[in-house]
Amino acid sequence: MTLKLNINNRFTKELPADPVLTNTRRQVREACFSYVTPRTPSQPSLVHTSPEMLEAIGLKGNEQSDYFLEVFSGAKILPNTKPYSMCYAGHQFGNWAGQLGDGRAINLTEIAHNNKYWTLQLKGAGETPYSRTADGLAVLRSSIREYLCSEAMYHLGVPTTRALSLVLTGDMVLRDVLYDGNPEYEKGAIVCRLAASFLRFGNYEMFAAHQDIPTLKTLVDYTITHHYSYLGSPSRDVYIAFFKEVVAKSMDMVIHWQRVGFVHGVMNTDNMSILGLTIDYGPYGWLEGYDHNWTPNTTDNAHKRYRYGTQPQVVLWNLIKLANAIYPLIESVEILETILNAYQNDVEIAYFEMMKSKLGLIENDENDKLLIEALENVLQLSETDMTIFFRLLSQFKSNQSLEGIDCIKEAFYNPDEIKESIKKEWTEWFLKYQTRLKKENLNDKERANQMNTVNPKYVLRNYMSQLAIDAAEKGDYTVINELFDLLKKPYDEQISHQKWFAKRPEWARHKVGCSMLSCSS
Ligand SMILES: Nc1ncnc2c1ncn2[C@@H]1O[C@H](COP(=O)(O)OP(=O)(O)OP(=O)(O)O)[C@@H](O)[C@H]1O
Ligand SMILES: [Mg+2]
Repeated sequence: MTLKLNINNRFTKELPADPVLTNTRRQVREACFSYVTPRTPSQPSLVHTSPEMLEAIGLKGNEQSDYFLEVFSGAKILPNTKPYSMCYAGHQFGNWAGQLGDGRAINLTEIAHNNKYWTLQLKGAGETPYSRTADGLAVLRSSIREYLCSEAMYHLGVPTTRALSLVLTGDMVLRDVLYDGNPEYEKGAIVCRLAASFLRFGNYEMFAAHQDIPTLKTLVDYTITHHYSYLGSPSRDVYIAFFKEVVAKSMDMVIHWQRVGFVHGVMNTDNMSILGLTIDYGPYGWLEGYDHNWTPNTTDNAHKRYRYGTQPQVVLWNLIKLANAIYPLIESVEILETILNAYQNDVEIAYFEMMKSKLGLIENDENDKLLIEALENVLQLSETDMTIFFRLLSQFKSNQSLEGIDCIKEAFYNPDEIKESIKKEWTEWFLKYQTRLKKENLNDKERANQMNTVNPKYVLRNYMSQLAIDAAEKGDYTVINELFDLLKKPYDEQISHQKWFAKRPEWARHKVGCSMLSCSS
């Protein structure tokens, strides 16, 4: 038995390898990766596979075979491949953290299919030279969250790494979920992720930190040649264009996050993809009540560095670190600063345009900025569900005599407690919105249709993942199946799934995994 994959290992062929072959923790120099063999799982079993991703790499129909399970649980290595972990560094929570690297990610191989390249990467497949003090493993709970969310994000139109498969290893993994000294054994699992590349800002920072300019150049040239070839052959001008492209892609990604209410939770530079993909679904969360200050990550609770409202600014902070890293190839502070300054302005415009689209506004009006700011303000006066609010807003009739607040009141978590002063603010806002809509050319129905392509009806609310996890822990994968299918069409009405178009239930308000997530995964 074999899997028909069109192997093409560009990364390992063209970039320098760590000459040490033993699987021991170490500092690695002048190399982009280390060869490493996945750990043998004791009793692997398949939980789920993504039909689209099977199709994307030409493996449709193979997913039930033993060999498929063996390969994607790390038990067997594909012929003509040599798995490896990547070497990267990074800034974590604002501080330089030195070498990090794939401590629990192992790339199986790169393949080409239908004119696309994919790197196949196992997350949770055992120790690597970069595991530092940790075990190289991942638990079922965090793997379900990564698996479901990467596919859900893709279908929402957000650039992201993808997921092919989710397997149980049959091994138990010790985790202290709350970091309170009460560790427990949990089921171990592995997600196979796919992306054209898993390179992160931290890969470039690594060589800059070591002042290893030749390897930095080799890596940047490689990135341009294979992932930004449309910019031309590497040269100083192309390095500048490359940086501009990374800035544009990162901005596009974060504006999508703001649009759908996704909070990444741990936007360290080692979690920033050089391709502008959402990467590392760890302590992420979805806004329920619209709140610029919300972060799902309990580890970040004190400073809320990675809260919803600051994500676009954190991307800029991370881009500054990338600029520093590739500076030796460009040697002009001025050029890099000009690009970074432009981001400030461009991200504001992009955010504004995105918010306009959420309101169904196509024409221009000088007061649009004020209208949006006023909405952001009133949305935060009482707990108001972001997804439900924007979806219901599309039902607002521009000539309606009813109070606008009636059309969105289902979005309030405590409708009976909306004070008169808040009601008044809503009434004022809706009057302005109604007046503004008169400037639009679309009728109510057309506007609703347009808004419903921008404002999803279904997102992977934190408690939904938790329900899938609770069932899966008992061996019941039906909720995973259901959510996976639901989230393939997040903008469709899907009346039969209406129960998921609902506010977070009260029981989930303070439950671990639903409102609070730690990095323990
Ligand atoms: N259980 C673990 N064993 C070994 N290394 C780990 C483990 N968990 C995290 N790390 C490493 O710690 C660093 C920061 O972890 P972070 O939580 O950002 O990443 P991650 O969730 O492991 O993976 P990724 O970014 O690949 O999705 C990375 O170098 C990561 O590989
Ligand atoms: Mg990470």
